[in-house]
Parts: sequence; structure tokens; C-alpha cells
Amino acid sequence: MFSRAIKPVTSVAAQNGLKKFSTTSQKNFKVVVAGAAGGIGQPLALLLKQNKLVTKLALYDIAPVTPGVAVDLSHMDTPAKVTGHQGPDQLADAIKGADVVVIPAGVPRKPGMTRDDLFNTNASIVRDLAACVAKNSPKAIVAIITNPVNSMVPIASEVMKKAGVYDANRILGVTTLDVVRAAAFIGEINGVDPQTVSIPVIGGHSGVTIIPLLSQSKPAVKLSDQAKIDALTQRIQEAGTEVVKAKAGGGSATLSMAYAGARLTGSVLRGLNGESNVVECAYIKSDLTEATYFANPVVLGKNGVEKNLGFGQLNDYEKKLLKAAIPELQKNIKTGEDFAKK
Ligand SMILES: NC(=O)C1=CN([C@@H]2O[C@H](COP(=O)(O)OP(=O)(O)OC[C@H]3O[C@@H](n4cnc5c(N)ncnc54)[C@H](O)[C@@H]3O)[C@@H](O)[C@H]2O)C=CC1
Ligand SMILES: O=C([O-])CC(=O)C(=O)O
Repeated sequence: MFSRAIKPVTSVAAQNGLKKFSTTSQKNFKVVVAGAAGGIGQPLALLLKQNKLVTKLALYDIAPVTPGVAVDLSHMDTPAKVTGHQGPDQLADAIKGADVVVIPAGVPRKPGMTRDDLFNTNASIVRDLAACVAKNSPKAIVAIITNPVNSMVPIASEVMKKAGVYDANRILGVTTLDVVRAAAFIGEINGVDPQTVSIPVIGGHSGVTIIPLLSQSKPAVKLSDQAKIDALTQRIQEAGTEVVKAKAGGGSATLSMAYAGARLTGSVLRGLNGESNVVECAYIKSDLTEATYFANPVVLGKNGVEKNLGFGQLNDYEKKLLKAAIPELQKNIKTGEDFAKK
């Protein structure tokens, strides 16, 4: 007689590669990308559509192409249900029920500009998006990509405070691209797979505020003299400008940023989903230094930032970098707070 093999029932979590979880810990998440039609937004949405923890993916932008981007992505054979929302009238609908709102909305740099030069245009964009999150999904984790990140996170925080829904653990500035770049460059120098490199990058996300802790790299960076350490540090600090120059007026980093943004969002979701020991660097409210917002490794959990892991021992060179970063960070933070309080 023909005997049929009984196929074991595989949990959704196991199918997702999250084998240590039972189906009871599995949650489905709604992720919103605000600025979804842009250079970062489109590839970020493409990557998030492939994340199996995402069951709803809402794409918001003011650009007319936005509904089309959503239709395009909706033809991918992955579970996330994609919706497109164009213009301020459709923003609340996009935001409602969100677990995570990722914000790459705003203008990018052209050669010769600093990130701070973007402030005047981008500040009101982030303020208005944060106000809508405060009203429609106050518990959502907000991940801000828009530059200047150092000032945008304080703006969003002040908006949340005004609305009475502020939770410092739920507002993150995305500095993941600095970590990704540091790992890429160290991987190249050491001749190893960059994915095996672990390197904290602390401080903020512009010029001297980007502080790669090369002394804490695992594996150790194979650079013997201080001049080479200095050159690598400066390359990481100026990597955004390297892309801006190479694109020659066509914008700033988009694809590597989408990759980094998808990684950070994926980590936030894994934390929300109950996975333990999910660690990423992020720019958050902080009392570790005189700068009231600061990036360093944090543990992500069910409520966003679960634990601030600090930044450990710095060598003398890194202490100098930190000293140079603090006044710049303080200035950037004040600019953001003053704007939001107006
Ligand atoms: N945190 C980081 O590491 C990085 C941050 N960035 C920043 O990300 C931002 C976006 O860069 P790109 O995607 O290259 O720019 P982009 O110009 O290609 O796209 C921006 C999108 O934002 C949309 N937008 C403008 N105002 C909006 C509003 N009020 N609501 C919703 N959407 C709105 C635009 O229609 C556009 O589709 C820039 O500020 C850039 O400096 C870029 C790279 C790395
Ligand atoms: O440099 C820029 O303007 C965009 C950015 O933040 C980066 O690539 O790190």
C-alpha cells in the first residue's frame, strides 16, 4: 500500500529563519516609508517588501509617481501588502496602525553643500511628518534618515513632546550607513568579508561628529601607523561627500542608504518581535556626554531602544575626536530644538 509521508507543519517563524521562536511570538508589522518615491525611498521599499516580518508596507510621498511605485512593488510575490499614499490628504491613512515609520523624505545634497545646508527645507518636512505620527500612531518607532540627522531627531522629539506622546526610546536617527561603510572599508583593508567586521561608529551623522571607534574593531584593523588610522577615520567621516562628489550633482548616497535603512528597520522589527540581543548603532536621546543626543550601540527590543550600551573605552586619538564632535553636536541639536519650539 502507498503510504503518504506526513509533512511536519513548519511554523511561520521557522520559515522566516527565526527558528528559535514559536508561532506565538510571531507578530505582523506595518512599516511606513515616508519619502517612498525618492532615491532612497524606492530601493528601501523594495528591500522592505522582501522582509517577512513586514505584512503591511505603506508608501507615502508627495510625488505623483507614488501610487505607481506601490502598484509596481505589489506585483512581487512576497507577503507584504503594499499601499500607496500620495500627498498630505493621504498621510494620516498611511500612518494609522504603523509599528515603524521610516523617514527618508526631503532634499539631498549637491556638491559644495553641507548637510546643515539642507536644514531649512527638511526641518518642516520632518516636523509635519512627526506631528502626523504623534496624532495617528503615537507608539510607532520613528527612524529618521533625512538630513541633517543630528538636528532632525531633536525636531521630531520636540514635536512628540508638544503632542504629549514623547517616548525617547521610539525615536532613532539612522546612522547605520556609517557603520556599513566602516565595515566595508575595514573588510577591504584586512582582506576579509566585511560582513564579519564589527565596528561601532558613535557621535552623530555629519563630518567631525562621525566617530568610528577603530580601536574597538573586531577583527582589529590591520593598520600599523597613526597616519593611516587618521586617513581611514577621515574617509569614513567624509564618505557621504565622496558619493555626493562622484554623483556630480545627481544627489547623494541612495542605494547603500537603502541597504543600511533596511538593515536598521529589520533590526527594529526583530526587536519588536521579541528577539533578544539585537544591537545597532543609532542616534538617540542620551545622557552619556554633554550632547543631549548621541549615537552609539543600543539594544533594540519590544519598545524600541531597550538598553543604551554606551561606547566603552576610547583611546587618546578617539577622545580627541569626541572632544571635537561635542560642540558641533550641541550646535546641531540646539538648531533643531529652537526650530521646533518656534
Ligand atoms: N542618514 C543617512 O545616512 C543618509 C541620509 N540621506 C538623506 O535622505 C534624504 C533623502 O535623500 P534622497 O532619497 O536621495 O532624496 P530624493 O530627492 O531622491 O527623495 C526624497 C523624496 O522625498 C519626497 N518628499 C519631499 N517632501 C516630502 C514631504 N513633505 N513628505 C513626503 N515626502 C516628501 C520627495 O518627493 C522625494 O521623493 C536627504 O535629506 C538626504 O540627505 C541620504 C543618505 C544617507
Ligand atoms: O552625504 C550626504 O549628504 C548623504 C549622507 O548623509 C551620507 O551619504 O552619509
